[in-house]
Amino acid sequence: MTSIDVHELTKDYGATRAVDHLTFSVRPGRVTGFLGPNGAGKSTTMRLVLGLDRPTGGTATIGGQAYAALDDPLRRVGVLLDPQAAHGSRTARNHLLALATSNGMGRGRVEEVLEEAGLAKVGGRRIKAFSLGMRQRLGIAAALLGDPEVVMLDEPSNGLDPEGIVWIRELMKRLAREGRTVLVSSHLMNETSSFADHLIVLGRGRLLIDLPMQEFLDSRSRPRVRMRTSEPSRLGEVLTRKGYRAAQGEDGRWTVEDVKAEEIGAMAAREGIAVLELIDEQATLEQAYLDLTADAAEFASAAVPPTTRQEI
Ligand SMILES: Nc1ncnc2c1ncn2[C@@H]1O[C@H](COP(=O)(O)OP(=O)(O)OP(=O)(O)O)[C@@H](O)[C@H]1O
Repeated sequence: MTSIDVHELTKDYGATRAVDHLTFSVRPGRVTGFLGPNGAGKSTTMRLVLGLDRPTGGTATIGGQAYAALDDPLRRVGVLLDPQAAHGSRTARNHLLALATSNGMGRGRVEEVLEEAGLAKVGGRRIKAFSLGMRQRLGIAAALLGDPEVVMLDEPSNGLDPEGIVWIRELMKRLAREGRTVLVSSHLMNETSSFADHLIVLGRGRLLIDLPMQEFLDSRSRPRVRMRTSEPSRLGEVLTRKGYRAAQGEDGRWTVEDVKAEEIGAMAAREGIAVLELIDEQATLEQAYLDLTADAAEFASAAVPPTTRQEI
C-alpha cells in the first residue's frame, strides 16, 4: 500500500524557515492527525508533498514517487486544500464532471461522490450559493472522485455543522479501515482525538511528535482516578492518612492524583469503604498537546493563552 514519506524536508520563504528538516511517514490503514499551532508548517508540508511548491531541501514522496511523477494523480491521491477553489458560477455536479472527464472518469462516479458527500439534492445548484460547509463537502467529494489510495485533507471540519462533523469523522475512519492512507490537518483537538489513530505534531516547522494517539496521551499524562463513595469524609481521612494527593469536588467525588483505579479500589476494599464509582481519568488530547507545547521552551510563545484554550 501507499505511504507518504517526507525526508529531511525543508522550505524557506526568504528569511522564514517554514519547514525545517522534517522526516516522517504517513502509513496506510489509519487516520493520521496533523497538528501544530498557526504557522507551524502543516499547509506548507502538504503543498510540498503535492508538488505545489518546491522544497529548499529534502524530499516528499507518495508511494516512493514525487507527486508530479505519478501517472494518474487523481486516482492515487485525493486532496482537500482550499474549498474556495471551485468556480462559483458552476454547479456542483458540473464542477465534479469537469474534473471527472478530464481524468477519464464517468458520470456515474460523480453521482456516487455527490451522494457520498450528502450533496445529491443540491448537485444542480451553483457553487456560489453554497455555504462554507457545503463547499467543504464538495471539496471532499472531489477528493474522493478518483477512489484514491491516499487522502490528504486540510481542516476538513471547517464550516461543517454537527451532523457534518460526525459524517466527516466516520468517513475518515472508514477510508482508513479500507486500507487507505489518510492525513488530516486540524486545529481542533477534541475533534482530532475523535478520529485520529496516529499523530504528527509540528512546531515551528520541526517534528515534535510522531506517535500513536494513545501512546502520546499516555506519555503526556499522569494517572488520576475519580471516585464516589457513600462515605466521602471517611475516604478523605484515609486518603490523607495514606499520603495520597486528593481533592474533593463540589459533587462529593474525590479525585486522586498519580494513582490507578486498581490501587485505590483495593485500598478502599481493605478499609471497608463502599465504592459506588471508580474511574481512571483519561487525559484529553488538548491537555496532552498543551503540556507538550508548554514543555518545548523555544515554542512557548506559540502556545495558546489560557483564556482561549477550549479549542485550539
Ligand atoms: N507563500 C509563502 N510565502 C511566505 N511565507 C509563507 C508562505 N507560506 C507559508 N509561509 C510562512 O511559513 C510558515 C508556515 O506556514 P504554514 O501555512 O505552512 O503553517 P500552518 O501550520 O499550515 O498554519 P495554519 O494552521 O495557520 O494554516 C509561516 O511562518 C508562514 O507565514
